Amino acid sequence: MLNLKDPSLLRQQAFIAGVWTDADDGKTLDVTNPATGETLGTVPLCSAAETERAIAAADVAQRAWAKVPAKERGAVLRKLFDLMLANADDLALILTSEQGKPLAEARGEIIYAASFIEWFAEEARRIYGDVIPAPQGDRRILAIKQPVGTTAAITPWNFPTAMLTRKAGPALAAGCSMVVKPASQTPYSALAFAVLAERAGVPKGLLSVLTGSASQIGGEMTRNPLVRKLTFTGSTEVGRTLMRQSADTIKKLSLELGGNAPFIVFDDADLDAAVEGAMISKFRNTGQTCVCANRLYVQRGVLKAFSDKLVARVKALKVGNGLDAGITQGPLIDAKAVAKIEEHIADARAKGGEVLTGGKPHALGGLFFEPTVVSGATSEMLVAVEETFGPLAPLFPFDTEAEVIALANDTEFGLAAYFYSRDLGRAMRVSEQLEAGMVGVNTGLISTAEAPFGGVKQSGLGREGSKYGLEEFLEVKYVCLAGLAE
Ligand SMILES: NC(=O)C1=CN([C@@H]2O[C@H](COP(=O)(O)OP(=O)(O)OC[C@H]3O[C@@H](n4cnc5c(N)ncnc54)[C@H](OP(=O)(O)O)[C@@H]3O)[C@@H](O)[C@H]2O)C=CC1
Ligand SMILES: O=C(O)[C@H](O)CS(=O)(=O)O
Repeated sequence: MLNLKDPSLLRQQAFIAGVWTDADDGKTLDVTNPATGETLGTVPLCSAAETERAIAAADVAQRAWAKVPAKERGAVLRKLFDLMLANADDLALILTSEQGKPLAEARGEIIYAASFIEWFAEEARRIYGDVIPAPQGDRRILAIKQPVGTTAAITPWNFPTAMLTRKAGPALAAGCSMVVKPASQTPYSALAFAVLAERAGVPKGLLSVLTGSASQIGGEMTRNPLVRKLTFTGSTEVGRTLMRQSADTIKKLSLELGGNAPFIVFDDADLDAAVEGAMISKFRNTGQTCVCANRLYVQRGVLKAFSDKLVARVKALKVGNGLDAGITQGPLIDAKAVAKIEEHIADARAKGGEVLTGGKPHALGGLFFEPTVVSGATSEMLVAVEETFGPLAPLFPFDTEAEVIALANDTEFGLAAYFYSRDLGRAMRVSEQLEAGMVGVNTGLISTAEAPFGGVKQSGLGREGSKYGLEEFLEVKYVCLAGLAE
């Protein structure tokens, strides 16, 4: 098992209605380390029955929690934030072991994840309503904000802690309860979070974490009328399924789905800054983030210089087990992910692309893959229309601003977009025309708790983080106070 300072953070049971428990039928599923293939342990294979119990308990706990003054709710979240920081080393070790990212990145995720708890601990006390001037003198119009109620969350494997706190933080701050299903590949991070939430004083039943059957647990979450909101981060395909399943009970939805981010380098860019931005945007988490640069468009006049600089940096990446010192690229999450990047590279080659570095599974074997740069990419390639979700940087040449904006927007996705230019007019023109929920100008790293994270088109619904993230867990109630005349 893992060499943790606090071994009690590694839980092999689900957390249901404040009780650590096995699945009703005792069944379990294995959790493996993607770097080594070794089994780390097991977690319960929960189904609909356990989920129903968790939802029922969440509904009772939420009604009490909504009555707790906002300042007290914020204090519990602040304590949880402090506990996350105090246990950051253990949380990072758990994360790297089940997800694969280098330990330094895992620790960065824990700090990032904790920042959502800190942010919403503060925001809890700023849930303001309105008093609106009424058209008649004997009445007053109030718009008050109230918690949505019992909520459910389904989270992905690529940021198993941050995607959880980006949902649980605003939910608890708003006075809601939450039943969570983490990805089956990375359940331990969510269960460790539940340990700390319990220690921070999150009331019994307010937060549950169920591991196991996605379709069974998700099916109960979307079917059960007590669940008033579902928040999901993952693929667009599963997002569509959940949206359909939620329609019968008209649930509020937050969907953070797939992306296909363009990364544009204009010929007036600071090329060294652009290469730096491309490296962080493309290769963070071994290219397994929804906001990764998926298509790199480089204006023809700087293509050779940018390409040479980028290839030199990519060649310097260190592939290996994220627990080993100096490693900057971990394994992909599973064999399906390896097959996808191989398919994208083979397709690019078949359509005229040239591999400048990488291009095949790493000599380490298993789920390790060589960080890859392909030149001569075109709109006819799979890399232009599908999210690779791996360490592949395809370079697309372009000539004019109008041309590249049309190319960048030619996708059903619209999560993140990036461009480098030192022209102020271009910075505003291009930012306003790119069809994305988030635009990075002269930066490849935009995610932070203070900012609204989310997409347009088929990249999702709603925003997470910032003050907007809290609104996702609130309802506006109109109160008309009449008969006030003397
Ligand atoms: N916009 C964003 O912020 C993000 C988007 N993504 C996108 O997700 C994809 C990769 O992540 P990945 O985790 O594989 O995505 P998936 O959509 O396959 O899985 C995400 C979560 O959904 C669960 N799930 C899968 N099928 C169902 C179902 N039928 N009912 C209920 N829950 C279900 C999974 O459970 P289980 O593990 O048990 O199968 C997991 O917890 C990429 O397209 C990426 O762009 C990923 C992260 C962030
Ligand atoms: O799941 C993801 O890809 C995250 O949203 C990426 S980020 O929030 O760390 O940018």
